[in-house]
Amino acid sequence: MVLLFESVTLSIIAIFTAAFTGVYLYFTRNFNFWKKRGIPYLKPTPFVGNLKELVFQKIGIGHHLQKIYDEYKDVPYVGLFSFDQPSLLIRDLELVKNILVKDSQNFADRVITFNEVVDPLFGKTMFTLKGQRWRHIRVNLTPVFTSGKMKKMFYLVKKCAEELDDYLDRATANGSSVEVKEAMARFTTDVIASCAFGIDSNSLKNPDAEFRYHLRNVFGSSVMKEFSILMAFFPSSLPKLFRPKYVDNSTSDFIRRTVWSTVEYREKHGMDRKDFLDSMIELRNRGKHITQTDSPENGQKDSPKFKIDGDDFVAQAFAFLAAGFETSATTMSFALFELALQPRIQRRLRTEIAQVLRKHSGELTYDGMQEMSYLDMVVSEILRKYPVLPFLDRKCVRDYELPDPSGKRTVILPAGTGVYIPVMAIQHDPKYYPEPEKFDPERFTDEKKQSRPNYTYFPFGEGPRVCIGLRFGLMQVKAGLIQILSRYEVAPCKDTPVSITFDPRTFLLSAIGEIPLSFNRRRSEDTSG
Ligand code: HEM
Repeated sequence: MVLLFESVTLSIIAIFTAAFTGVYLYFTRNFNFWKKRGIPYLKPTPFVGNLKELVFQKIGIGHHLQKIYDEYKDVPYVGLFSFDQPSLLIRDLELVKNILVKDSQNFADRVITFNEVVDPLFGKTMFTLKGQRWRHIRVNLTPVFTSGKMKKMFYLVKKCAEELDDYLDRATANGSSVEVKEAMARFTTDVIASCAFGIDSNSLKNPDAEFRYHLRNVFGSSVMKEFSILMAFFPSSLPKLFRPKYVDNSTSDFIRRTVWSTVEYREKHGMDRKDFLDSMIELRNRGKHITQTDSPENGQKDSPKFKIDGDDFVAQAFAFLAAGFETSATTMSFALFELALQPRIQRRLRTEIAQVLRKHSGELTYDGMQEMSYLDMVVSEILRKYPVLPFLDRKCVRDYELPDPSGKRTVILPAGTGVYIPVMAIQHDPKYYPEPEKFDPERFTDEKKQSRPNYTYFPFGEGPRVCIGLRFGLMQVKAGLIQILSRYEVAPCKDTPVSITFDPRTFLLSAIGEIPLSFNRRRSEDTSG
């Protein structure tokens, strides 16, 4: 009996040892990849590669890549392991340019992958789509974002900015401070809901508005959500076992319902709001007569015919929401925080705003906003210091020859390898930006901009996959700041943090905790700045 027990125990141990050894060997099978090619690389840890601190959510992706960038000075690129897969961090600016722009056809896709069946909305957004499908959506939606279209939509943004004013009036009525993260999130929720979904989401008026609730659901941070994002940006062999999902079913259903009921209403009542949804409906209608066999997904590579419907349609409205609401809200919160700490800069900005508004009969107009050059410098410096998406990712889609600094070898980056561009690190490199932690809009005078090397500033990315909503993002950020600063002086209050501590769990830059600030209403006759 004892012998039988011992032999069963030994068999179990042997099976476990063999299974563990098999898994270990599988997960470490690529670990000689960079060594064999003579490329400097980070020593990986079995199972997690070089992502241990990310897996344990000790640091955010942008800061993790920044640490590696700072450690490996004087090399053009550094080999990494995303779990078991080789990937590359780019340091050299010429190579950054080649990957993002000059040789972008070799790096046409992002690494980030969400399975369309598991997560239909995130999986079909322009942000995650690949190859021809991305290209067709991008080409056809680009005209939706021209400056002419922005100008036409400006009245909607302005209306939300005026509602922000009412919100701040109520919030400060008894002398309370304002939590700017929440206030800015409500403002951009209302703007995007209005422009991309054609609805009045009422987030500024009602904290429990359904739209705001679902957005909190999508973008609220949780251990599983952030792990999903990590797995999507740094795919290993694992996603086949673990398939990341970011948007839950109830939120997907809410987004679908909202989009289709608005489309139906507009088609019935023939409305013309000149917003994103109008432009998208026009595209959908133009493509309705195209049969399935005509559609580009079925082989017609550069066909001008474009069919968009169903979840492909909803996903793009969702993309504007997903990519446009938090990025802009965070940028505005960081801007108000820095301006509160730097009253001199705030005063100068307010003077410019007052002068331009006076010139335009006190009206906030799209053209007037474009005249505010100091505002542009302030926002540029905010996005330099706080690039909301602090890294860019690209997938090498065909074998690519990397420059070899020694000139002795040919180094081929195989198709399928992920490459990462550490935006946060480059925008904080003292070689390009002395005293990088200092908030200094003077870095963005025309003269200073021209004196810096190219590819040292890309908060909206670069190349064919540059942010499609750049103009819209800047429009809502600037309109909101103008509305606030023309009426209020912002200042630190007793609970304002002395500096921003970044949330290590979120892939977009985000402050941990609240950012409360004092908002002191200026006398209406005082327009001197
Ligand atoms: C301050 C605001 C914003 C910032 C900082 C920002 C930043 C970025 C960045 C860094 C990228 C990646 C670019 C690359 O990989 O080269 C991106 C992509 C994208 N952004 Fe923005 N964004 C902002 C606002 C918006 C808005 C308002 C919208 C839509 C209304 C939007 C829609 C998109 C989309 C759809 C993509 C994917 C484009 C593609 O892959 O073709 N973004 N954004």
